[in-house]
Amino acid sequence: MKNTTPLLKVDSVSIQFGGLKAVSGVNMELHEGELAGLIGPNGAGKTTFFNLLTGVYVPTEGSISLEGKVLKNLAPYKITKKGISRTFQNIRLFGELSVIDNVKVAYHSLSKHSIAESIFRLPRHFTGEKEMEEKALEFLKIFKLDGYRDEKAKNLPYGQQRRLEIARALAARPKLLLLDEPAAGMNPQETRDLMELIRFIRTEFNLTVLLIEHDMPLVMGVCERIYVLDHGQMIASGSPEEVRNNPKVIEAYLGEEVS
Ligand SMILES: Nc1ncnc2c1ncn2[C@@H]1O[C@H](COP(=O)(O)OP(=O)(O)OP(=O)(O)O)[C@@H](O)[C@H]1O
Repeated sequence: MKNTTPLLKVDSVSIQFGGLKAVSGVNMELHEGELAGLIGPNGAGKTTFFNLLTGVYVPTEGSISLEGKVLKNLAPYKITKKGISRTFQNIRLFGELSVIDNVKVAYHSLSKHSIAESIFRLPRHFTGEKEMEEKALEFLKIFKLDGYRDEKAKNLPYGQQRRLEIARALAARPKLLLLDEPAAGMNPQETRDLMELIRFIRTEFNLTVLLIEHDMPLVMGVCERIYVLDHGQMIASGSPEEVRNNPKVIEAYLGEEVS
């Protein structure tokens, strides 16, 4: 029988900053394998919503569950371990570290060998390191970054830094991958390649993906379901077609392109 418990369930979640309700009574259900988009005008609350899902902020109301279990007061790294990882609107790589080390950082948080084994460089540490190196390289290959493995991350062109951030997020073996404007700053060809890649990794890694994106052709082209935030409220959700023709959405975007 098909599992009907949603992978992610967001139940009436709100957060208030002083007098501003940045996210207000938001509901969302994402099922395993779904590829969904979160759109909305500037300042609608999209990044704040990601910050709530990843434990950066604690909701003032409501609850968030992953696989039926409420994620309550968990630090962001613990939420990553439970299976939610993300990329950031402003790329957050370790610029001075090599490309491959940026991916290995994600493995360290999951690695099975103890801190003592690492400090004293016991045999298990070396097996662990070798395994990590091999796995990290596999991810770099998928993202066509293996040719840059020893380059400092800060020296990569912008589009490749974005891809590296996704590779790093994926290396943490998430069930749910959150991408915050993955195509920002990419040229049209890079954006098209990225769409393909997102579809590919969703299938290959059995992922559920939620992405924030201002590039409407990207969102409409790649996502099966779209959620629309406006002034902190979820004003619509549905297929790209439904959302595109929804009068509330058209009104929220008045003056902006939604096609
Ligand atoms: N830590 C904070 N303290 C106070 N206000 C905040 C904080 N974080 C976000 N806000 C406010 O919450 C609202 C939503 O911001 P948010 O960055 O989530 O919007 P967004 O939809 O991601 O916008 P954009 O598309 O421009 O990135 C904005 O008015 C913002 O100024």
